[in-house]
Amino acid sequence: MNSVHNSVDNKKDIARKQAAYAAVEEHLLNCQTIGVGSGQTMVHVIDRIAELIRQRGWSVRCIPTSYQAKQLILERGLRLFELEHCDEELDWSVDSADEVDSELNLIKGGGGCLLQEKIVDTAAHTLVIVCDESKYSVQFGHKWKGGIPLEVVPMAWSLVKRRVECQFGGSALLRESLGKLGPVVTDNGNFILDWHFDQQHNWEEVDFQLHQMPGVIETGLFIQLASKIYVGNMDGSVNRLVLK
Ligand SMILES: O=C(CO)[C@H](O)[C@H](O)COP(=O)(O)O
Repeated sequence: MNSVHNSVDNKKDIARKQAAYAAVEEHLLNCQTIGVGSGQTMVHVIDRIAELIRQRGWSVRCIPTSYQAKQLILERGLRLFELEHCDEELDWSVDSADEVDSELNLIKGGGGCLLQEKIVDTAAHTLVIVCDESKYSVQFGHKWKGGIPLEVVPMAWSLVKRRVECQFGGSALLRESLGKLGPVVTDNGNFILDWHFDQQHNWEEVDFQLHQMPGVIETGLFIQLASKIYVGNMDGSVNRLVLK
């Protein structure tokens, strides 16, 4: 059983790598300023960016979306840049996702980095997403079972939980840390509620309503923000999804 799991995980990782390489090779140019997303898929993305920059002697400024992304940028010897020092839109941002649908909507925040991801990803002309085929879903929630992450001010978590459950149904669970006792604390000092919805919604409207709730800082709903999604398949091919 374990070796079956290992081989599926291996294939998924190869699929992500193929998609990551294709996305980087088709977007990276000299002298760009780019957003760098968070997650395991991003390791492949950053590896390829570092390789191309080294081979071609290019200079690219990388703006991280999390502490993890910052560490990867530094470890691979890339040029770290801060959003507040940037006086124009980023050329593009590259990120992964927990789920993607055919309309290029995303669920993000499984790794807890949604706030900075949304800031940096929306500061770019183009948002490019990389994932493997297991993340592709016809309808939200069919693949990703972790719920929709909501970053909330710590003192407001139980208030937001009640309001979300009352207004939209389902259950909103405070994310617990695996590495320490107590709740997960984000890079911005906030908590995360994972909202397990029990029906399909108009996600754009829900996202708008969630942003009206005092205490909600950001949501993991990335509606109509992605420009292109690279989906790596287990057979080694890569599908490119763009809005029709
Ligand atoms: O949104 C994210 C982090 O907040 C990640 O992009 C998402 O969790 C996917 O990560 P991975 O590449 O490890 O599957």
